[in-house]
Amino acid sequence: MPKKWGNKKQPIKNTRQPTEQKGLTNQNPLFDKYYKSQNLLDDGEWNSFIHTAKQLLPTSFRITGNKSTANDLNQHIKKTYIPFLSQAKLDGVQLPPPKQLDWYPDGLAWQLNLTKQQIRKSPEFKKFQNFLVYENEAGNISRQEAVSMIPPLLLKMDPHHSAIDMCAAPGSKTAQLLEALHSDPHTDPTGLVVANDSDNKRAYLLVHQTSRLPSPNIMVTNHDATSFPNIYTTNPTTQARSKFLFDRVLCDVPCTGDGTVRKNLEIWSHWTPNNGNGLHTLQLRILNRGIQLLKPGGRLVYSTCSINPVENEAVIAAALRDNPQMSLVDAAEELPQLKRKEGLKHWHVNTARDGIDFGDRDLLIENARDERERDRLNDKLPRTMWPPSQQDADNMLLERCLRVYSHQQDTGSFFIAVLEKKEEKTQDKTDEKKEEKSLEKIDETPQQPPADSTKRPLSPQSLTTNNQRPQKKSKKDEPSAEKGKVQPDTTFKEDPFSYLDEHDEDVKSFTAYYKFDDTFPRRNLLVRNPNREAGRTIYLTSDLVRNILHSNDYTRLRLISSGVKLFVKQDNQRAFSDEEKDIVNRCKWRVTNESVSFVKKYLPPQAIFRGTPDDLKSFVEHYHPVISSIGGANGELRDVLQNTHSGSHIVEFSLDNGENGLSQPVYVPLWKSKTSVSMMVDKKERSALSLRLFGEDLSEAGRKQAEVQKQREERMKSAAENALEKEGENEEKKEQDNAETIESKSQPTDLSDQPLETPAPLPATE
Ligand SMILES: C[S@@+](CC[C@H](N)C(=O)[O-])C[C@H]1O[C@@H](n2cnc3c(N)ncnc32)[C@H](O)[C@@H]1O
Repeated sequence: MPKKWGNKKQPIKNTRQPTEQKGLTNQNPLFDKYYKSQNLLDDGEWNSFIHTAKQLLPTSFRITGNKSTANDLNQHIKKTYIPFLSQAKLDGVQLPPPKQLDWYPDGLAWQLNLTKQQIRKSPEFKKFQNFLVYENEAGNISRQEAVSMIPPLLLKMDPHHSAIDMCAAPGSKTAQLLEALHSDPHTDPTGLVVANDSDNKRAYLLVHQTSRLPSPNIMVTNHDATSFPNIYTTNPTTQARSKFLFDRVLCDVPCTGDGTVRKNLEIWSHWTPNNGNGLHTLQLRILNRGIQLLKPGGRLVYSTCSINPVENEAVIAAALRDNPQMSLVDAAEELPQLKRKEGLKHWHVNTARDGIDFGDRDLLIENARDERERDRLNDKLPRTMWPPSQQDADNMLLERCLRVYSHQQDTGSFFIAVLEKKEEKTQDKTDEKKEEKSLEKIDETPQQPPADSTKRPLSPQSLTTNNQRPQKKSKKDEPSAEKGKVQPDTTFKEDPFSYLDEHDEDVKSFTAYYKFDDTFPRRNLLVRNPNREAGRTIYLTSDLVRNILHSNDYTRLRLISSGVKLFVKQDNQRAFSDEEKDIVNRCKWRVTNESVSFVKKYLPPQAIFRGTPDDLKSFVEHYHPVISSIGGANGELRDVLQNTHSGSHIVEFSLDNGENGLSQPVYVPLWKSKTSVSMMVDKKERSALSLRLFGEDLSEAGRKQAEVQKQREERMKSAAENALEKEGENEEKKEQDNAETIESKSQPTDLSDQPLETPAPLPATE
């Protein structure tokens, strides 16, 4: 049975809610029959599993950011919120406080098991919820399904690793990879994260999600992962071009999602065993391409939020058979607190048709109604869906796959396999050749826009694997007759990517203005036009991203975005006096909030101003505080600002009061005009900072919201009072009417056939 939280002596409110209360079914006999036949769990555990799968999922969230800022925020939750929430009661019953996921490193992930209604009704949890919303919007917390956090952890990403997330949107796992890349706040990572998704709209979601953790080392692409193009890099010394392979590959592939039934209730009614069958081939093709992109010695994680062996062990077994340089990693010692089950070595594939279960692939195909159906079945049911022989399954060590079921730690269900590629010296030459060949094929194939495989039904053709019938190509898809010439992809409409010349006038102007030292990466300033001109925005990328963009055509990579927004042009000069215009003309480029932590590294210490919590309060309370009002009595920053020129500046605030979880200084960009200064920080982040520092949202937006809330509460209070009054009046009236009725019992009237105990008030005049 799933665990209950809390102290045994105190009653804890049962927060579980069967999902059927949502008005949708949570039954599916096919689901039960299919999975029972797979012997996933013994009978007792199966009952626990199915019982848990029918309860609503607890909320879970992760603290994001680098280790020191994340630990700070975690301490803040533990010291400030947990004691406060541990007192929370609803109808006299204690509510369970949030609980740390014991298997998540450094306790940085939490689970909260309350319904929305309970949160709304509890003032303590409402306050906590408010805090979570702000911190989430400021990018310091991410809501994420607990089990979905596992694959990136097992990928073991380090700051020097280059990783590709093949099916990345909406990007919760990419965010984890970026955090691992930037886990050391003292060194710039040399690695890379490529976040790819075949769905164009979802690829833009990725751009948004990845901007929550700004990184010069990110590239977002929009490809069908089965044909992700080869990437090349150039050796800066010899200028030799070579194929670039990744240290880490994540294949979190599209799947039936039946491990997420606790939150996606509609899955219950749509589920059939054929759903998984229909995805197997695509999943295998994505994995095979991932393997080709992996460096020898590198690690690959394959995962799904499905418990179906056809989408899981069958895909792994087929990939292992085709790629002998790959093997399953024993992850038993990794995340030791995580309860999990071994991978399956045997499973059944659904071969039922028209109520007859053929039990065998060949028998089913033999009994096809006609040639067309035979072809279709051959396509739809590749042999790779069936388990290997017992001996092969043993040799492959399929038990090393990880299965996490809902009931084990009150989560969703997930499948994860950790694979590694043999180091080059031991890699079989024939494997290398085979791999080379298919890589070349992809180079020569014109890059077509990816089919949106999440929305369109999968055609049998799109589900063929390398070892099955080749996909039929339309004329349009044929490679150009001219050898080596690749047809341009006319559907790709992104603005071009180019790098500013390091001697460009704008580069010179901001280098002089900010007094950047020699280590400032002038060569890595990216713009979105073909002319290498600074338009309105300048991005910063890492050396590796620059190398990749120089060595590859960005349209072939279908690159959507890259790097971190470093400067934006601030050329509205109406606010400045003539003298100030002169100064600002020296540099129109304002540091953005997302880039401030990168920029500050290249500034001389005297170029960074220092501020106090009182100073920050002025910036939080007003969007454009006048300089003379900043910081109360002890206004050092005010004096500094009064005596400096207009334009972009950076301030360091030391805000630690031992409790607010701000032990690291906070850096913010300011824009100074003639008489006032603005903190160039997003509304939500301003509110989150205020909440942590001052215990309430002092920002203009926060004050407005509090006022609206107060008015709403007052309205509700007076409505409740009115209702009470009315109820009292009604009661009074009822009593009076009853008395009248009793009185009238002896007198024959029109009402004599009304039952005496009638609950409705009687019409007074009848
Ligand atoms: C399970 S979701 C990925 C979730 C994501 N890894 C995360 O943690 O936020 C699968 C994703 O695969 C994408 N997808 C489907 N077919 C694809 C393909 N052939 N190539 C690349 N992406 C694909 C879908 O658009 C979807 O965003």
